[in-house]
Amino acid sequence: MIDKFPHYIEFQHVYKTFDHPVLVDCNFYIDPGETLAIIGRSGVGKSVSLFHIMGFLKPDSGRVIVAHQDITELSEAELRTIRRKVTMVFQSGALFDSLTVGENILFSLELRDDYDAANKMDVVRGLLEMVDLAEFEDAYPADLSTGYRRAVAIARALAAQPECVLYDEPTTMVDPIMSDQMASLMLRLKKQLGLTSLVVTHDLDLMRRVADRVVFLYEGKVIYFGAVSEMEKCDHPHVREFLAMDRVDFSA
Ligand SMILES: Nc1ncnc2c1ncn2[C@@H]1O[C@H](COP(=O)(O)OP(=O)(O)OP(=O)(O)O)[C@@H](O)[C@H]1O
Repeated sequence: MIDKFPHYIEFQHVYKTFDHPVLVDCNFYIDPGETLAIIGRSGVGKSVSLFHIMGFLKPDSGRVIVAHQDITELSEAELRTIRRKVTMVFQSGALFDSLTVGENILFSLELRDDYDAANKMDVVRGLLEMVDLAEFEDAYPADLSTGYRRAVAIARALAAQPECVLYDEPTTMVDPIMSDQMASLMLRLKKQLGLTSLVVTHDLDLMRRVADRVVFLYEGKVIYFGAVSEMEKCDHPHVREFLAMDRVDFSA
């Protein structure tokens, strides 16, 4: 499969229309161990792209490659295998409010029969240490800031030992210090675990710190795909406008 599809994730001429065209001939890829940022204004199809990667949506035409496999025609059962390799961290964190931080992570280990109960708690503590939240094992999600809840969600996602993590706007609604910590965490996970990652973001600082390559979506089309460093040379007016802003809030 790797020979056939050398990129870890790839969009090949992907089209998707709802009541209007959302993705139009989209082409981009992520290599193993690399971080790709998807950027663009609200409503350009960033989440729709993520949902294609997770197999929740299928393209009208084109191919979607994930984990070196063409997932375009896969069944739900086959997609479950892909979703064990590629996991998504939602902006909300999607944690269970009635469970502690430790229990939230333990929950995602419950189905694993290769650990006994004591081992599972060691794994939970190891994951919390990895995201620098060891002291919050017994806290409830409601006691934590938005940024810390997202870090717990990342720890929970890592419990499945994924190859790839999709981050949905990880620094939205957090303060600059937490944004900085989030960027450090993403870089650390990439380095220590060799994770491939994709981040949907409006945050130029985060993009510059963590991304190797960028996809810029505009009116459903990819108007820039390339290295972050090369983006400075792109003369497309919408890319220039984006780069001219220090911290962009496209969500309004
Ligand atoms: N299931 C659906 N049915 C109909 N239209 C949809 C569906 N999902 C998304 N859309 C439309 O597709 C377009 C792109 O939506 P998407 O959520 O991907 O935007 P986005 O770039 O992630 O925006 P934001 O930055 O606000 O999250 C929007 O016009 C949205 O209304």
